Amino acid sequence: MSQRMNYRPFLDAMRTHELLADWADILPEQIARGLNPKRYGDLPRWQQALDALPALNLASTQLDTSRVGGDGPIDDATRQHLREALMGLHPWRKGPFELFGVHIDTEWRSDWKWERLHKAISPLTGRTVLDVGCGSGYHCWRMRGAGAELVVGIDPTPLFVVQYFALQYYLRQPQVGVLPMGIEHLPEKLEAFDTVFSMGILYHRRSPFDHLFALRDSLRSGGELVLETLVIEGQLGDCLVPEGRYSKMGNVWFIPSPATLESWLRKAGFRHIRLVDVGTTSLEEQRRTDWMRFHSLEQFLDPTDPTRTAEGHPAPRRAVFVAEKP
Ligand SMILES: Nc1ncnc2c1ncn2[C@@H]1O[C@H](C[S@+](CC[C@H]([NH3+])C(=O)[O-])CC(=O)[O-])[C@@H](O)[C@H]1O
Repeated sequence: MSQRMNYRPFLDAMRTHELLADWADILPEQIARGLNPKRYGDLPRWQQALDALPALNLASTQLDTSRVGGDGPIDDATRQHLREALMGLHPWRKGPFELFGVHIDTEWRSDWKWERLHKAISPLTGRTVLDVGCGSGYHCWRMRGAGAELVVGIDPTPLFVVQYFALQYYLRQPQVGVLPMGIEHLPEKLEAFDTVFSMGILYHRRSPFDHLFALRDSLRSGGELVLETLVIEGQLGDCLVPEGRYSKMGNVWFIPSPATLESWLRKAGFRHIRLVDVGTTSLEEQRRTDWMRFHSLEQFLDPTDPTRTAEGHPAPRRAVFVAEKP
């Protein structure tokens, strides 16, 4: 494995947290399983791209602005070299990032999601945070930028983990880690986190209540859940379960109305439940760019009616809920 994929500083940071120390002990084995080149054939190529990143030092680092990254002295040839190495990690979905003047213009404007929610949640200062399905870790860096003491991101897609290490190679934040695993591999009943984020995940889960219970069990008593997911317009009880694909995605299961989701949260044992944002995803927020050259939202919608998906369902609409574990 690339020496640039070094989890040691992050595991050391985790060990200083009493409730996470036992997990840190079993993590090396979980990480090896999540980054097994026999299972993920493209890993060696991505690691080569990571190893090709030029050794440079950031003079300034930004974790609390839209384009996460930093700047420092660099000549044009090195900047081009950096751009090409980062392009070796295509497709870049969540961002944007900017390193030494190279703007990674990702498929998603994930900064817009952060804008919609960050003022509505408890301040992250000093908090221990879990971000489930964090992708390359864009929001993890923003959480650290907002003052979180430790940010544990989990995502089972190895490319996103390698992208995280590309950023980490320059940002050097031992308190931010992206672990190659899904929520189903979290130790049970950790009850360790002050804030848990589940954004863009619930609709991918076949069993929404098991997901909500897993989130609840990872929170300490009094901790906060930030849940962002696809919703439909409708009344209490309404829920879309698309039989085939939804917006060309094959793994979409439950899309409730906000009122239905609120009742699910109550049934799962949360209290002080607040809907803090709801809105339709725009073609400016999710689109094809040089850094994500595959199809994107525009191709997933009905070309004659952008209020419908290609399959005829309501176009993607997302809600953010904040709730407390008693
Ligand atoms: N079992 C699993 N456990 C955890 N993560 C998973 C699992 N299965 C897939 N994922 C990961 O969940 C992420 C979902 S994207 C949301 C990103 C970010 N949160 C965002 O809000 O911008 C939304 C979307 O693309 O539909 C991907 O990175 C998957 O690899």
